[in-house]
Amino acid sequence: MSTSYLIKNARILGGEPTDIRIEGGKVAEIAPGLDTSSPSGSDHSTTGSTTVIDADGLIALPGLVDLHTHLREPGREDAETVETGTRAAAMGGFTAVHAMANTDPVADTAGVVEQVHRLGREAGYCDVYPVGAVTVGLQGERLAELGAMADSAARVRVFSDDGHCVSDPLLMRRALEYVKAFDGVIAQHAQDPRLTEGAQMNESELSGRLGLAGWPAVAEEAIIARDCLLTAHVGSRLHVCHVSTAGSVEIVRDAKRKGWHVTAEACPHHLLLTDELAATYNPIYKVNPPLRSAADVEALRAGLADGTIDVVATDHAPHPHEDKDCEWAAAAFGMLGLETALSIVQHTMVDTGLLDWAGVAERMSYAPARIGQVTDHGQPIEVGAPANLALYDPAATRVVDAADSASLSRNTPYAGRELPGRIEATFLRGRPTVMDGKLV
Ligand SMILES: NC(=O)N[C@@H](CC(=O)O)C(=O)O
Ligand SMILES: [Zn+2]
Ligand SMILES: [Zn+2]
Repeated sequence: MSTSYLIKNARILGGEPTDIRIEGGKVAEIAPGLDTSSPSGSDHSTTGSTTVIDADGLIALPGLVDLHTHLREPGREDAETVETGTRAAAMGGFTAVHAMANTDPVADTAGVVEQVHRLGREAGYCDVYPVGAVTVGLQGERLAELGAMADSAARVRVFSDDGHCVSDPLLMRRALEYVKAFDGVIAQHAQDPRLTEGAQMNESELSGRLGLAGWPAVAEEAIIARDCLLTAHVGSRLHVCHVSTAGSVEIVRDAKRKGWHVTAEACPHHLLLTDELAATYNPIYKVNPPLRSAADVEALRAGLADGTIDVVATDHAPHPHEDKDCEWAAAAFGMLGLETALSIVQHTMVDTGLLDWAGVAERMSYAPARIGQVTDHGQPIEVGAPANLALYDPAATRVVDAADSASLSRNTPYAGRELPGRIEATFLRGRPTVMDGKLV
């Protein structure tokens, strides 16, 4: 078993090629022309061997951090487990994921969040930070034990009823007030329940033509606007999940201009796919919030480029085929995202000139770690930092095959599409979880 790695000619954040030595779980040295002997002046005697990795043409990125992943365990191990979901995460270049609370039982107690946290440690592919539910059982009636989850071994800092909106304004106010004590954040799934009763797809001329109940942009925007005002009123932190409309981007932009502590995320699928795909009636494209118009996609990209949207989060939402292989109205909402996120971001943001690789690192590693208060991840690749990093080949191309997924589920909307880029290696605390594009 090697204890150290020498990565040759990697381009850190797309910069000039350099070598990176990883030792003892940390970045030990960064310079061109390093060899396999130990760093000069180091009193560390290398007993294990050094594995040399040829990273010619590869970009080194800090390990990606997902603020929004559904791992389904406990309760829906037929869709995903902590182990399979974190394998998919590692394949996507992630070293940390926040696991959403809509499991069965719901992650609304210290016991459940500690269980999810422990399962992540045991699997060893990716650090798992459980998100705690805001309300008991996601029922939207009583606040869950936020303090007990924060004080638990899982150290929860992000709370969300994701899948459901905390629609009661008084409960939302109380939750925002409560988490101030430990600098937590409420991540809101912004969906007015009354305005979206029975909703199936983006409300537009097309939804009328297809005979699918419409999901208006205002159902999202009204909740975001209200929550920005509540956050400002109580002086707390709000994070907006899966922003999907141009109007939402405008509201968040305005809130930030006012100095309110509001952050927001966009999902890869909302940066690429549009509501026209609903015309296929293929539920692979059914997601919450729904795919929107080309103008919305444009606004999300612009918002991500100018920093209005802080984060790209996957909203990886695995579903077994019996929940997706049915008619549109009966199908579950959600799509896979972990293994394709970086490719979609390259395609929509980097190849279009909207973001450079430093901008990608900010939005897919530094910012999500900051918002989630995760200290071991989301750090620049520097000497002394924990060796959490990904090596990515932006020149590779691949045709997505759902059967190849490390996830237990197969509901990727990109099957058959050619996407740019490939994760060659992922390191978690100096240990490879992916090598040569394969799980270790
Ligand atoms: N995004 C989805 O379409 N589905 C998510 C729930 C959610 O993120 O709201 C799920 O849990 O399946
Ligand atoms: Zn959601
Ligand atoms: Zn979600």
